[in-house]
Amino acid sequence: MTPSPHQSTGTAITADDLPLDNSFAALPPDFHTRLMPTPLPAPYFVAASAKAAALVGLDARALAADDFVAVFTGNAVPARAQPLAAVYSGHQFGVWAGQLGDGRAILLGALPGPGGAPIELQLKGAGLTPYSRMGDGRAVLRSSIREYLCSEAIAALGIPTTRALVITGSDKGVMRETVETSAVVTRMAPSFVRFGSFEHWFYRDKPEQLRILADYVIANFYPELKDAPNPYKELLAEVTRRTARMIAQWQAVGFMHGVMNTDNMSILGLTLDYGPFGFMEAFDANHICNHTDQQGRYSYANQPQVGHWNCYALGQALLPLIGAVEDAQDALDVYQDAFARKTDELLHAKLGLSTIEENDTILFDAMFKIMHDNHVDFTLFFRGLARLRVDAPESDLPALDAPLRDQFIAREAFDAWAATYRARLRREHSVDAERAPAMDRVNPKYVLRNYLAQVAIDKAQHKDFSEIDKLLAVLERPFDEQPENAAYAALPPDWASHLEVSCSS
Ligand SMILES: Nc1ncnc2c1ncn2[C@@H]1O[C@H](COP(=O)(O)OP(=O)(O)OP(=O)(O)O)[C@@H](O)[C@H]1O
Ligand SMILES: [Mg+2]
Repeated sequence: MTPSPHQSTGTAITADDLPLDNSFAALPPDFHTRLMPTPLPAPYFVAASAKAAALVGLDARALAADDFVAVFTGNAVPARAQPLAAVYSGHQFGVWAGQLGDGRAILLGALPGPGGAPIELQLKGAGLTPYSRMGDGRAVLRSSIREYLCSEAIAALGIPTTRALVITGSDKGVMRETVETSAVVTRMAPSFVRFGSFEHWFYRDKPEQLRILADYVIANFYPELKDAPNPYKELLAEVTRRTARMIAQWQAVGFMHGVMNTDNMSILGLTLDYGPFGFMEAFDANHICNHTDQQGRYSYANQPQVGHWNCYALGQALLPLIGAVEDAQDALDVYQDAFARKTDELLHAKLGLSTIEENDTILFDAMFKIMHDNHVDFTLFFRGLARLRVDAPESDLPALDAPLRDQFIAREAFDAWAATYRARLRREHSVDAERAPAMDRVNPKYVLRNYLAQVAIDKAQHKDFSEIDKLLAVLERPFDEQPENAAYAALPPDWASHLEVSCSS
């Protein structure tokens, strides 16, 4: 094995020396199973995120060396790692699913992150665990590339998320709809504890374990709540608030998670588990991104209320600790207001409005209605909105409006809405040259469209990983114009119309 320097500054150390520390491993044994990852034959480096690596003081270029590839495939375990799989349960598609757990994810431990706060490293696809049920403990290259790219894209959009550090691959075949090759994606987060981690102990009627877990989460991730009169109520309120805000941010960029089961809801309010996700293209408020979700439980329009439902599931689980139902209810009531406020803030920014008027909601609703009726591309519409002019001569406006207006089939519906919007901007004396750049900082030009991921995946299946790096570089600067990369902002090509994503991963 070739030892490699891993830090951009300081002394070179090997993967074996990674200063890992695993606070979750110190919880009682019924919270996890300590076990080794299962090696994969002849692993190879696929891609690494420089930005994610920098968070834990690693140099992404060093991660391609043999010793790091071995560690991040699970073929070698650093001396200070305490690998484990965590147990959790959860509601899947609204139904209690009983015990689940890390069926293919193995936590190695945490590295010091910004300010010294620990950031855990978890290998997804690293082999069987006692919680694998019918699964094979593996992840395929296809889904690992999607998870890697989208984690980093969502982070660049400023939305709370788990991160992706590195992907390694192996030609060992795994069966999905067809035989695919395996991969391991190393994810990073302060914690991977889920709503379902709490539900697990509630449904097993183990209030002591419930308390141990809640105290662990508060001590490590919400220390400011420790001395509150009812810290468990405050924990529920804070998680509810973070969840509501995160989902408001998803809605504002047209992100659809696809599997908002309670075992995929992070106790830190992070976007967790990138499976059959999608970014809205032709706008349909009821769009369902996950082919497996036939009822549309997790459609775009349903995400906000499902987020609230999931917080109720967490509230139910925490009730033995909180005490009074009224207190839990108070904490859950935070949701509506937090979601509405965040949405309002984001929509004002997306439309370049710096004041608030009573009828703004009517303007926003009318906008979503014409977007829906005309199936306009979500990202292109909002990006184009910054080019709608206010202070140009009236006679020039039709020509200036044309690129945006042409996105609509019913041009007169656009004209009517644009007139209201323009009048609204004029009432606050909006200046084009100031408003447009501010709007460009919140309306991304580049999002991870399914077809873009598919192009990178198709090349990767032939061992050409260059498009993963190229695409990541574009998605890391989603708000920048990047004229040289304009092709990455284009509408999906015809071949992409048959693309379907499902729970198969
Ligand atoms: N191939 C597999 N082998 C073993 N277990 C699996 C496999 N795929 C999914 N599971 C398990 O099934 C449950 C639900 O799967 P889900 O797709 O939500 O999670 P995941 O994508 O594996 O992981 P995570 O939520 O950690 O991102 C989890 O307990 C997960 O570990
Ligand atoms: Mg999951």
